[in-house]
Amino acid sequence: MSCPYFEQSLCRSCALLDIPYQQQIADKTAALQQLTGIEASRWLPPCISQSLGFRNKAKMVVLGVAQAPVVGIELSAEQGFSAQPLTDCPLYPANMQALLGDLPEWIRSSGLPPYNRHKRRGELKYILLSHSRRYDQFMLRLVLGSDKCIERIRQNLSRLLQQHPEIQVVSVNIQPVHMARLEGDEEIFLTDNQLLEEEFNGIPLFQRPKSFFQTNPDVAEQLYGTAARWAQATGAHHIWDLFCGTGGFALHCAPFAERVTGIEIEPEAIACARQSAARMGINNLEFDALDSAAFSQQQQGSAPDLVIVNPPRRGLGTELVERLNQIAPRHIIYSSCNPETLTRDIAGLNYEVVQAQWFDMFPNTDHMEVLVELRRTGV
Ligand SMILES: C[S@@+](CC[C@H](N)C(=O)[O-])C[C@H]1O[C@@H](n2cnc3c(N)ncnc32)[C@H](O)[C@@H]1O
Repeated sequence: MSCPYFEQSLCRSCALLDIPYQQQIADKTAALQQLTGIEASRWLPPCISQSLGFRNKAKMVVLGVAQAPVVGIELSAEQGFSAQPLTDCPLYPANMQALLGDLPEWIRSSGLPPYNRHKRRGELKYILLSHSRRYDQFMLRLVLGSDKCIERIRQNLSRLLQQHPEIQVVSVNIQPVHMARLEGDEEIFLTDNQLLEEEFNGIPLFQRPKSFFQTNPDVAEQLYGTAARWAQATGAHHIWDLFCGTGGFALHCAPFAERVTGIEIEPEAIACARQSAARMGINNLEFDALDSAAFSQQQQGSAPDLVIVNPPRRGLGTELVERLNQIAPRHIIYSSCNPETLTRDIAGLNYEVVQAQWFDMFPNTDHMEVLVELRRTGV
């Protein structure tokens, strides 16, 4: 363990940081096996991570005053709501820390006033920074309370881009609502490039501001690779990837399947997935921006022989579980970031567990990503 912020109780986001990494893995494995009730013999060894320096996405609050901005977190009321710099948080690789570390001075010299939630004054609320491990490039997003400072940001941007030419995409997000969710609906690009390119297992992947993207690239690469190997071993020809995001699972299956359909509710993510398919020059893939349950209800005839699902924490829900039982693909591969909803959904499916593995996507926390292959009962 080597995080001065944790040691001094200034940041406790990595709640398990004082537990040795191998012990974290053992504890999480035991808890997961108990919660899911999946037989011990079905589990493959967990896929472990680097315990620090693994994260490709930073969300930081901008605090302090215009003459001395701070990029980090706001401490609790007991700690006087003081502004804690966190640009050298050890969860991020060194080059991400270096870029984050240069932002407070750029914010100051550009005259961008940090938003003060107590006084409801100021403009710059958050910094959202995404890193592409493959190309060592960045997407920088500035969340603002209004569009007042956009011109000032435009005028000062070239200075930042000269200092950090690895920043490929810059946008501002307007979140006018006080104390609401992190981001607003309006996104304004300040660079011509709107896509950050990544590559996992030789497959090109893209992200845009509003697309979900896995935050631990080394582990995500193994998750997609494992799911693709399991999928290929089922012999499936026709595959659905529901909740496909930017298409990670679908794109990994396209080389061996005849036909793959990816469904995702966020149009920006679908735009990224289509960009990947175009880059790969493959035409057995189709991506549509739809609700997964609505899509599955509309489909008549030609049923898939494998459905891959990767829902948000709330899981599949009763309607989709019922619909999957009706469509009855021979196999389902379920990737879940919430073992509780995974367990509930599996209980409702007329399927049995073939194999399972968990991936330490979120080290030093009790979160995990679980991959389960299911086969229709009686097959
Ligand atoms: C855990 S992410 C997985 C994304 C993707 N499979 C990946 O590996 O990056 C869940 C995704 O489900 C999408 N989503 C949420 N509700 C949805 C719905 N009702 N129908 C389709 N997609 C949905 C989210 O936008 C998000 O991209």
